[in-house]
Amino acid sequence: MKSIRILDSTLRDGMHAVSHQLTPAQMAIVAAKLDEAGVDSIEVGHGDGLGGSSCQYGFSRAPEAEYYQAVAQVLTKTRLAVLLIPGIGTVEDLEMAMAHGVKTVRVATHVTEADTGEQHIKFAKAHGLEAIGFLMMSHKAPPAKVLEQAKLFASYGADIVYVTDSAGAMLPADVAARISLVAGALSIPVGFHAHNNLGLAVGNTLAAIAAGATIVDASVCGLGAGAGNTQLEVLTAVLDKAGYHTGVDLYKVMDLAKDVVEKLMHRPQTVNTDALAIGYAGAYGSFLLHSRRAAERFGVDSRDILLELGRRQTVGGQEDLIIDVAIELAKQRNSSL
Ligand SMILES: C[C@H](O)CC(=O)C(=O)O
Ligand SMILES: [Mn+2]
Repeated sequence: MKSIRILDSTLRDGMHAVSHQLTPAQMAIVAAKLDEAGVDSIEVGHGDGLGGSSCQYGFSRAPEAEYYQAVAQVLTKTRLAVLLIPGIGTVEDLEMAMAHGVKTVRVATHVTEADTGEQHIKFAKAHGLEAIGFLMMSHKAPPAKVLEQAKLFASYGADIVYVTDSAGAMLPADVAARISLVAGALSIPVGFHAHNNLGLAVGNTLAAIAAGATIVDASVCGLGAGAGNTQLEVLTAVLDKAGYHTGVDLYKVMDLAKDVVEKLMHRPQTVNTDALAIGYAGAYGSFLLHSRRAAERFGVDSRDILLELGRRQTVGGQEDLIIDVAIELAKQRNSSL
C-alpha cells in the first residue's frame, strides 16, 4: 500500500476564512484532535504566514508566538509547521517560531521567484528544520518553468518542493503535467496544495498523487481561502478507497469537523461566485475586492476585470493595474454603444 503524507492547513490557510480570528485555545483543541487522528503535520499561524499579522493583511486575534506555544504543547506525534513568505516573514520570525516548537517551514514564493527563498531555506536547514519550497500560483507558469524553479529550491537544500494551486485555477491535466515533470526530475518528494475554486480540489489532489506527489495538503471542512482547500475528511475517505495509506482515522476527522470546526466557521465553505470568479480567471485572490470596487466605479463587470487580469499574467502587487483594466473595459463598452 502506498503511503501519502498529509499536511493539514486548517489552522493556517483556514485562518483566511475566519479573518485570522481563531484563538490559541481554539487552535490547541483542533490541533490535539488532528494529532489524535494521526495527521502527519499541521501548519499553524496567520493565513499569510509568519509576520502576516499586520495592517496590510489583517491582524490575528493573538500574538503569533501564542499560537505556536499553545499548539506545540498538545502535539504528541504530529509535526508543527509554519509558512514563511520572504518579505512578509523574516528569519527572526522563524527563529521565534523554532523556539516555540516549530519543526517544518514552508518557504512560499511566487512560482517564478524561488530565488527570493534561498536564504530562508538555507537558514532552516542550518538549524535542523525540515524545509519545504512552496511555489505559489503554479498555474501561471508552464511545467518547464515550474521545474526550473523547483530545481532552484532543491539546490538550496529544500527537503520537499510543492506545486501550489493558490487560485484554484488548475484542471487535473494541468496538475498532472506539472507534478509529473517535477517528480520525474527531482529526487526529493513533491507536494501539492489545492484550492477548491473550480470544485476540483479533491480531484486535483488525486491527479497530483497519480502523477507522483507523495505529500498533499488538506484542511478540516475544507477551511481555507476562497472556496477553501481539499477537505480532509473527504480526502481521507477517498484515499482509503483508492488504496492509499495516510495513517488518518476517518471517524476521528469526521467528528472533528462536525463537533469542533463547523462551530468555529464564520460561513459555510462553498464555491461562491467570488471564489469561482477567481478560479475561472486564475487571478490573485486579493484582487477580488479591488476589482469589485473598480467595477462599481466604472460601471463594468468585476468578472471581466478579473479575467483580463488573468490573461495579462498579473501577479500579487500589481493592484494598480486593476483601475487601468476597468477604464479600458469601460472605454470598449462606450465605443461599442
Ligand atoms: C499566503 C497564501 O495563503 C499561501 C497559500 O496557501 C497559497 O498560495 O495557496
Ligand atoms: Mn492556500
